[in-house]
Amino acid sequence: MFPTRLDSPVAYEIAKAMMDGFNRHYHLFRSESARAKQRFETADWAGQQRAQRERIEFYDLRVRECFMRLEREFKAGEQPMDIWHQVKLHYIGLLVDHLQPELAETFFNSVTTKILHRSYFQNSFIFFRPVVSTEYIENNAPEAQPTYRAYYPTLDNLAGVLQQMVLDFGLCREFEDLPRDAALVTGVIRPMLDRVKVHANLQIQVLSSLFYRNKGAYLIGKLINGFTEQPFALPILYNQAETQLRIDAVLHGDDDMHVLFGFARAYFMVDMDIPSAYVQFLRSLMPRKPRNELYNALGLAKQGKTLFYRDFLYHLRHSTDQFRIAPGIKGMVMLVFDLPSFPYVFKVIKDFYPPPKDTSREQIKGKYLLVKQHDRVGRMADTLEYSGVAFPRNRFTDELIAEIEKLAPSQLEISDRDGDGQLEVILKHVYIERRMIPLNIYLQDAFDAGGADPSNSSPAAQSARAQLEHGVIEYGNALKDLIAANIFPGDMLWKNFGITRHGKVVFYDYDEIEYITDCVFRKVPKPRCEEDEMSGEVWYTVGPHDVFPETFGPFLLGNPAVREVFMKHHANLLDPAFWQKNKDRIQQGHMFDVFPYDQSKRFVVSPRQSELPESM
Ligand SMILES: Nc1ncnc2c1ncn2[C@@H]1O[C@H](COP(=O)(O)OP(=O)(O)OP(=O)(O)O)[C@@H](O)[C@H]1O
Repeated sequence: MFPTRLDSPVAYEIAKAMMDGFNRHYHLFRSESARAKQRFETADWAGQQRAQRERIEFYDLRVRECFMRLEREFKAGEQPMDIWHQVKLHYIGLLVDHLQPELAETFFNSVTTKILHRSYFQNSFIFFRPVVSTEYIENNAPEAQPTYRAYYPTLDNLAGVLQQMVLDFGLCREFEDLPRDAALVTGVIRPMLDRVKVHANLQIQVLSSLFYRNKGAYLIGKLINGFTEQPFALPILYNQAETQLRIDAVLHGDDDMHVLFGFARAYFMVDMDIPSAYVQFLRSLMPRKPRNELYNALGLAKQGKTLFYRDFLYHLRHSTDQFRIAPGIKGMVMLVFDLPSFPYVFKVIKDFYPPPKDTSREQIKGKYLLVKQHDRVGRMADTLEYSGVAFPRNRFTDELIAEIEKLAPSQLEISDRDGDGQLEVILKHVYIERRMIPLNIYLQDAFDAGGADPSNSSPAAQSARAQLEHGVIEYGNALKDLIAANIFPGDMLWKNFGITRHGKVVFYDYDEIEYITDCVFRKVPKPRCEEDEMSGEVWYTVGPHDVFPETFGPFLLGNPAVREVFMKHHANLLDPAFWQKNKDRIQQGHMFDVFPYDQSKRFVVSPRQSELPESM
C-alpha cells in the first residue's frame, strides 16, 4: 500500500509541519510542567491549581492549530491518498531519534483524523500500534538530565545519602531540619534491610524530576538490594508557617504507591525529557498498573486514552464474554454497561431524564468536564471520553441493545461501518471509567452477612461489621475531601459512590455536582404553625442552590447500624454550620490539604490539622 518512492515535496512539508506542531505542543507542555517547581518554591498554590487545570487544554489547542496550518498552507484535506502515504513515511522518518515518538504518533493520529475521512483511518492509515520503539531512548545533549539517578549507600551512611539525594533536586526553599527528616526516613527504610543479606548492588534509584501536585512535591524512587526492589515516595510539604519544607512521610509498598498514583487524583506536573522512560520506571514500581493510567497520571492524557483503547481492543480479541447492563441500581441520566472480564464501565447519556432530573446533554457534559479539570482529590473517578466507539454486535446481550434502543436511541447505530461483514454497535458518545463496587452493594453485602445485627457475633458477622464500618467512615471521609476541593456532590446517595480495590470510597455520579461556594447551606426553618409541622410536604421556599444538611439523614441513615457509625464519625455533615464554615474558608482563599496517604503515615501531624474538615 505504501509508495516505494518519496517524490512529493509537499508530503515532506506536511510531515514536517505536523512534527513542528507536535514539538511545539511538547515544548509548551513541558515548560508548564517545569514551572511547577517554581510555583512550589514560592507556595503559589492558586497558580499551581490553575496551571494543572489549564494544561489539560493544551493538547486540543495544538491539534487545532496544526490542523488549521495544514489546511491553510497545504490544503491538506484535498491531498490525494498517495501523498498522505508519503506524509506518513516521512513522519516515521522524523520519529527516528525523537525523544517522545509515542506521543508524536498519537499527535499524528489526532491531526489526521481531523483532516481525513473516516474510511482512511479505518484502514490502518493511522498508528494503530507504535511503529517506533520507545526502548532505551536517551538524550545525549550535555545539559540533559538522566531519567533517574542512582545512589549507593551503606547501612551506616543511609541518612547522609538520603539527605544528599534530596538536596540534589536543588529546591530553592530551605528545609526546616533536613537531617531530622533524613533520620526519620531512615527509620522507615533501614528496617527493610534488617535480617536480609546486603548485596553488592545495594542502591537507591530516584527519578530526576520531582512530581508536583497541589501543595506537595513527591520524590519517587526505589531501594534495590539483590533482586528485591522496594518502591517508595517521599512527600515534601511546607511546615505549618508555610516558610520551610519538610519530608512528611515515607510511602512504600504496593498499596501506598497505587493510592498516590490513583485514577481519582489530579495529574502530576513533572519535567520530563523522555516520558516513556518515566513510565517504564514507574511501571517497575507498580507492575500491575496499566501504562495508560501512568501516562494519565503524568498529565499525558491523550496518550493514556490511546493506550487504553489499544488495551481495550486487545482485550476484546482475547475474551469471549458479553457486555451487559452494569450491576447496581440503574441511573436516571446515565445508561451504564460493562464487560465482566474487563475492569471498566461504559456510560452513555440517555436521551430522556425522568423528573426530578432537570438537565440536558450539554449540562451533563459540562459537569463531567468540570470534574476532568478539577482537582479530584482521590475522590472522583477520572473519565475517558470517546466519540464514535464501535463494539462487535455479537458481544452485546440483546437485553442491553434493547435498553440502549429504548433509552439512548440517538446515540446508537448498528451497522457494518467498515464493510468487513461484521455488524458493529457504534455509540456516538461514551464515558469510560474504572469499575468499582457500588457502595450500596458493598453495604448490602455486609447487611446480608449479618453486619448490622448486634446479636450476631459469628466471625462472618464481625468481618461484615468491619466492612460496614469501613464503608460508612470512608463515605464521610470522601464527602469531607470533596468539601476541601470545593465540590458538593449534589446527589449523596450511597449508590453514587464506589469502593476501589484499595478500599477508598470514590464518587462517580457527576450530573448534580456544584461548587460548595455556589451552594447556600440552610437550616430547616422552624414550622410556623401546627399545619406546617404536620405537613409531609416541604412548606418553606427552597432556592435553586439551597442545601439543607439536616435532611440528609432520612435518605442515608435508615439502617440503625449505619446511623450509629455515621453519627460517631461524621455527625457534623448533618450540620449546616459545618458546611458554611468550610465554604467561608474556601471563599477566603484557603486551600485545604488533601493527603494521598493515611494520616498515620505522617511524621508530624501539625496543629493545622484541626482547621480542616474532620476526616483529614
Ligand atoms: N465506576 C463505576 N463502577 C461500578 N458501577 C458503576 C460505576 N459508575 C456507575 N455505576 C453503576 O451505574 C449506576 C448509574 O451510574 P450513575 O450514578 O453514574 O448514573 P446517573 O444516571 O447519573 O445516576 P442518578 O440517577 O443517581 O443521577 C450506579 O448506581 C452504579 O450501579
